Amino acid sequence: MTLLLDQLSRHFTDFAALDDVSLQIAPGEFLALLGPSGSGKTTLLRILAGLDYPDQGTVMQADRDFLAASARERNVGLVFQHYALFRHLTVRENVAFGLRVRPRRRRPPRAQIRERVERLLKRVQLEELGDRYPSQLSGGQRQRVALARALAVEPELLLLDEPFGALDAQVRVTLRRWLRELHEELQLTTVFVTHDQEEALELADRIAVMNCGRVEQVGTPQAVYQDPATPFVCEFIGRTNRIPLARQAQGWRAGAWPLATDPWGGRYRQGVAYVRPEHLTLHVPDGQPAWEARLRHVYLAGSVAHLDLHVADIDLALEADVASEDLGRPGLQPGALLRVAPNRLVAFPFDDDHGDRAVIRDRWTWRPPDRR
Ligand SMILES: Nc1ncnc2c1ncn2[C@@H]1O[C@H](COP(=O)(O)OP(=O)(O)OP(=O)(O)O)[C@@H](O)[C@H]1O
Repeated sequence: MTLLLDQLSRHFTDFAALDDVSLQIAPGEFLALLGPSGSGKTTLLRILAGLDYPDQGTVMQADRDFLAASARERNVGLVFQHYALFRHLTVRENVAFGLRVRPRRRRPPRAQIRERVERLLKRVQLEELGDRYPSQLSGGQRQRVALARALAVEPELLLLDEPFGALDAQVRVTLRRWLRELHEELQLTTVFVTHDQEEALELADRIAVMNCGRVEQVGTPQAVYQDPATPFVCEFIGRTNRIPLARQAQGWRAGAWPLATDPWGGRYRQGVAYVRPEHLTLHVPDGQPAWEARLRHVYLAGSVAHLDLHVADIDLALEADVASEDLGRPGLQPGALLRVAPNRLVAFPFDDDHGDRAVIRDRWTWRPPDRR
């Protein structure tokens, strides 16, 4: 059932940990809450779990006031970064815990609990380890036990707070793919907190990008990557080049590179453009507008190479990506002078009255006509 979060705010003394957050969470959806440390992700998750309450706003599940229900009545499963397993209980007992402590009238019979626990252990691929204690497991195995324990109560909503945050990179990747499959198989509704954009981009159906207690953008991974709605999202998701724009008598320019039109009809004087490293054309023919950029360094990163470029006339450092196999081509040696131009960008004007405050509603995206 759809959860409707409407204008949620949560203050700690005079500090807004959540500031006017509205979101919809659809049934069966995998939603990632992505943002830097302190952006309010955990606060939002705790409110959904019934561990904290907002000062303002509502959460509705159809006609039901979700916030009025106790944590237990909400039927959520919770997994945190630090495996809060009971050390004195075996894996099997840990998974059964949520069912065993239920009031007698809601507690399934023993045989049913046993059967459900075995099924879950199998599902999280730990059926061989049911008699071990948490101290006898690896970090990844412990998180799978934590997940099985959260799933044992058959939650309608699964809430995960950096569940793989303490694990090494390779285990994280394996576990997140496994989690995604499990989510689909069980048709769960999952809210996943992370500060790791790669994790969010790979796992989620939609991402809510948070910053300073606010949701800056909600969209599919592709939408937040390809069409970032705010300067913060441009800079936080993926890598980007930040290029100052200025309006001059001849129109808008970024150094030697002119914008073909004035997207803002003469209303602003300054702005900023964001260009992804893969959206730079490196060998623009003479006669077409381009920056003259010196190739300073090449950083090989497996199948991709990162080029560190410098545009002397506007003293601008640029990063461009090329396929590593293209490095052998003429003109891509350190020291070479390249003619570089964007082939896609997102730009924001600055509010003339407030220095460099971007005017979000006047975001402008551009691609050359032949690439639209
Ligand atoms: N109980 C509290 N008392 C005072 N301030 C709090 C409390 N809980 C959270 N905060 C503050 O609210 C802000 C948001 O915290 P929150 O834990 O939601 O961030 P987060 O995005 O989950 O960060 P992280 O990724 O570091 O866990 C932070 O600045 C934090 O210090």
